[in-house]
Amino acid sequence: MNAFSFYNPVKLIFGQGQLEAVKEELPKFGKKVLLVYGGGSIKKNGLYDDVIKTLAEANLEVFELAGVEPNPRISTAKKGIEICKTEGIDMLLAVGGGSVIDCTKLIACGAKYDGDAWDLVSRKAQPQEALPFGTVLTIAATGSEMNAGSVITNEETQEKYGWGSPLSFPQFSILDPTYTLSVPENHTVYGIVDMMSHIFEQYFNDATSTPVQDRMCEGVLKAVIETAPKLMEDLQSYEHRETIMFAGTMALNKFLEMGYRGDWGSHNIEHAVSAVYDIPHAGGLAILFPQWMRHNVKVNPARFAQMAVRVFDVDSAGKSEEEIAYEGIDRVSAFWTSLGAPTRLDYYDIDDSKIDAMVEKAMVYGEFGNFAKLKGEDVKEILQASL
Ligand SMILES: NC(=O)c1ccc[n+]([C@@H]2O[C@H](COP(=O)([O-])OP(=O)(O)OC[C@H]3O[C@@H](n4cnc5c(N)ncnc54)[C@H](O)[C@@H]3O)[C@@H](O)[C@H]2O)c1
Repeated sequence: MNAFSFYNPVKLIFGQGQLEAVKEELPKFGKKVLLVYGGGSIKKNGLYDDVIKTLAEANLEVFELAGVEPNPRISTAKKGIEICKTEGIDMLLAVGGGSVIDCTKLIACGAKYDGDAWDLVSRKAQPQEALPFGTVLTIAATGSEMNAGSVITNEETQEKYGWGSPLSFPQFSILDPTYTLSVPENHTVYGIVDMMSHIFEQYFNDATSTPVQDRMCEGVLKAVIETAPKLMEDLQSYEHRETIMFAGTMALNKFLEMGYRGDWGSHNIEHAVSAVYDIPHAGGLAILFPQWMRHNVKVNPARFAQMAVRVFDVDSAGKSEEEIAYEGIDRVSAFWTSLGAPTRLDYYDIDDSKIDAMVEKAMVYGEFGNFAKLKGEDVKEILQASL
């Protein structure tokens, strides 16, 4: 395996009734809290009222930034930064999914940065200081609740990039599966695709001799594959929501990536697509990731074959490694389709008219991918195969 150092300071507080922990955790950082949330799902499912009540019981002064969009925008983060600066905010509480949490990460760092917050996303500047923040997660998907990553869209320039810093880890994250019971069917599916994609990104790497990491990845994938269809049958199952929520966090809190160097190429391509078309992140991944796999089987057929056999129980008897690999990739696609995920970009009315723009955006930092280095022509082929 690769040499590595591991750092993850997030206090994870998991289970029913854990919202109460806000009262203990937040006052450590001060008095004035900026509550950040999205389009109103937390008002419908009662979480907003529960949070406001809890913050009042903790005697905190509450300011609000509502309306963070899915694929959060730089303009919204700037509104939050402005509130922090003018009101002297001490700490933030993100209540929502990856979009709200990612936006909060930028607000926390931007509030302590004098320049344009886009500098932090475009890596022109590194945060030197940040406000502390906690999260209350409402949807199982990104792992943002326990990592330092954030993905922000610049709607004017149609750019969408991931960034992160040791200062953008949440101080704590509260995960009560009860609050995910209201996640609608389509976003439940997207979340499942997202967490599985995160594991695949890490699993396809160039390290050798990683049996512990491999089994951990395969184990989480298998648990998701076993649970997801049961959850789709019964979206109100606390037990299945709990499993999927824990899986989403484990899929991208970087525990699985110790000793690996993940690929992350499919995410880069998806960010280019959703920068141009504003589609759901995991909807894009469900289409693009199997095509990335097919494009790269030859890089290491044994790796794909291992995934096929161990995760999808592909029968290997009498087949070549490549045959097993392709069968495994077909199973990935079929599994996501069985849950209701899209398979082609035309599902989102995306045709070939803006392929070159998407390739250009994907290539902005040059060739990418650690398992398979992708050039512009590779990205174009993957996009064309996905239409
Ligand atoms: N930081 C990371 O590590 C990371 C990783 C992957 C993706 N991302 C980014 O995260 C964003 C996607 O985040 P996400 O997948 O968590 O989804 P999201 O936060 O965008 O939420 C998706 C939708 O679900 C709704 N929703 C959320 N919780 C709900 C609930 N309890 N009940 C009903 N509706 C609810 C939201 O209102 C929204 O419409 C994208 O911008 C993506 O690029 C970040």
